[in-house]
Amino acid sequence: MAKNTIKPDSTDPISSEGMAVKRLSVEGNIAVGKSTFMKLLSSFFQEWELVTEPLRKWQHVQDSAPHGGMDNLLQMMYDDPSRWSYTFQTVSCMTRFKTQIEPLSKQLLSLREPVQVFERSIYSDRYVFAKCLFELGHFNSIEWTMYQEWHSFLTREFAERVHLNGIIYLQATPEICFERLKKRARKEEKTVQLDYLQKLHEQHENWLIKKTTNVHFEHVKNIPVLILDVNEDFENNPLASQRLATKIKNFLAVL
Ligand SMILES: Nc1ncnc2c1ncn2[C@@H]1O[C@H](COP(=O)(O)OP(=O)(O)O)[C@@H](O)[C@H]1O
Ligand SMILES: Nc1nc2c(ncn2[C@H]2C[C@H](O)[C@@H](COP(=O)(O)O)O2)c(=O)[nH]1
Repeated sequence: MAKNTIKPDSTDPISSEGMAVKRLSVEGNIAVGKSTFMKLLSSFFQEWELVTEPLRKWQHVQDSAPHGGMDNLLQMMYDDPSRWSYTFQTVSCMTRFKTQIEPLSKQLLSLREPVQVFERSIYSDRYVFAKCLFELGHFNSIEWTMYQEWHSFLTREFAERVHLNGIIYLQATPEICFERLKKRARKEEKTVQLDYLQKLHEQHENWLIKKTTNVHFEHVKNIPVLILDVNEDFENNPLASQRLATKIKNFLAVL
């Protein structure tokens, strides 16, 4: 098999009902509405297994840190991105690999139509954030080389276990994301500027829509993408939520 290729879908895990587990990631800019969208998914598709981003692990990297100790890696990364970005990406990507290679639950494998949804993925870790931070100069060239080396190694080694059948891309303008970021008012994000969200937006668009990002795995290049415009408020709009749910159902049907 050619280097960097992952076996075709035939190796997807199979449920006890003989159905292949469909595995998706929800991608999108900071504060676009991923967590809110995952809640919408849980209300429309109660049987789906939803795996949220391990944010708390990044905010408390040392279980036994002395009270007030420096263990909020997310805060450290925002306070000094050149010092902490490589460390952050190492931790964020490791936690994402762990969630993606976790054995499937008995409950999921007992379903007729098993679906697993991850909030972001090892692929956005690399092709959105790590790439963006390197281009901003917060990764030096050795760190960028090392990150790509171990990311490619682990992705090849884990192969089917980090396989995705589809990506749901929540698309909104950086300006709207910035408004939502300020509304959410997460303490670590006080210094985040619109310019950073604009750069992350471009990374998402280049990866998922323009397909200009240099992606190192054939399978990843060809993952079907459902683009959902979430500029409008779906959080408090049942009709908008229903429209999104219908689009997701139709997307699943063709995967
Ligand atoms: N479609 C939407 N319209 C208006 N506000 C939204 C929408 N989606 C999320 N929000 C709000 O924006 C903020 C960020 O949403 P969140 O789901 O935490 O984003 P993410 O998980 O992508 O970082 C939250 O305060 C949330 O209530
Ligand atoms: N530098 C990175 N930051 C990341 C990454 N994944 C998430 N994040 C940040 C962005 C937010 O401040 C916070 C949670 O993300 P939301 O989009 O859910 O708000 O964590 C990453 O890989 N690198």
